[in-house]
Amino acid sequence: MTEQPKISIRNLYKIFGPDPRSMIAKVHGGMDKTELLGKHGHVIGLQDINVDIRSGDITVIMGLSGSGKSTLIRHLNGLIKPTAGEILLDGINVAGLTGAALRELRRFRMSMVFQSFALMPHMRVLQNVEMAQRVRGDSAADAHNNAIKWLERLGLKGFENHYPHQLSGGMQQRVGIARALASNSDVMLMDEAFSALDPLMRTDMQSLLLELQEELSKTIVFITHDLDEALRIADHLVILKDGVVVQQGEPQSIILNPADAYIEKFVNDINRARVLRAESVMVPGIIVESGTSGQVDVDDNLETVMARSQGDLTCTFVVVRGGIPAGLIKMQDVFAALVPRHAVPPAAAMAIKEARTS
Ligand SMILES: Nc1ncnc2c1ncn2[C@@H]1O[C@H](COP(=O)(O)OP(=O)(O)OP(=O)(O)O)[C@@H](O)[C@H]1O
Repeated sequence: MTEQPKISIRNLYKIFGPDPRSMIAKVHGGMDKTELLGKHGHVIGLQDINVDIRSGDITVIMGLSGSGKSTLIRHLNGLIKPTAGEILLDGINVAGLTGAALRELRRFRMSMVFQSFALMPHMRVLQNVEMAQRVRGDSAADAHNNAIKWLERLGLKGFENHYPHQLSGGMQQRVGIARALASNSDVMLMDEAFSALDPLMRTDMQSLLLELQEELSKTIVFITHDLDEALRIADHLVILKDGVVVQQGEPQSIILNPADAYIEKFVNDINRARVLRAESVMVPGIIVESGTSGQVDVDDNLETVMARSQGDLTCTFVVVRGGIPAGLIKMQDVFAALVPRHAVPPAAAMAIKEARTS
């Protein structure tokens, strides 16, 4: 039996304007965003979104400005109601919650980390992190001990009595993450959480998040407009354009099999050698120990595999997971994977295809 998703978004539509429900039929009939706005003065925010968010995964929602990322995340914690469709959290429709049930959802089940950090400026770091627990009525001692634990884990020991403005942006966001983790919510929503940080700090924060996730296996929904960030942290990547999911799946498979020209263009500029892993390119399960050039790990990127080959295009490596053979990788497949699909001239594509099948 497959595990039920933590959050299931089903046929979700959000249309902004005076009479959104009456617009659904027009959108079903094929009217696009521009036409609906021009003819009827309504804006399509989201259109027929279907996404399953698995427990313990980092699900990244990525898209350019105006693609609908904020609108989508706000549906998850009930900040806005759908025009049609549902958001099921452990099988309960979030859109149907009101009053105390909605407050409980926001206090206990969903925490949020914001781009702007959203720390209370007049409160010390410790009080900021204790806040969620105090609001929901936990004892002062419990809230204190828990906040101290998370501040230590986030490398902020010694800064408990500082005010937010006395900390760097990266440190302030670590307080934001400590606050979210201290609330012990089921789901952590991160809205462009690292976008305000300088590039080095941003990479450090991504590493920290991945490290924490190894330990905690939280259900995280992470919004970003940055593809490199999305590819680095996502278990499941959802790409939005004009309120529609253009493609979703495991990031490496999206790079290797872009659904359309839009996604191809999107993934064109990434450093494929650094992003793609041996596991994504290997032929799984076929293990011939003799005649291979050694071993690489499933998580090694193609850059590492190329370095191991020392330029010898005839090399074949056994790909191992935890020391156990999982597949084979040929250098010709490595090179084929480095070339974006549309960038391959037809003759070269044919040559690669023939080489792969020979
Ligand atoms: N309250 C609103 N009224 C009318 N249109 C809205 C409203 N909120 C969002 N929209 C429209 O819905 C679409 C999606 O907007 P949204 O803010 O969700 O995009 P986004 O991907 O989060 O963009 P950004 O990265 O710039 O925040 C846009 O066309 C936007 O103009």
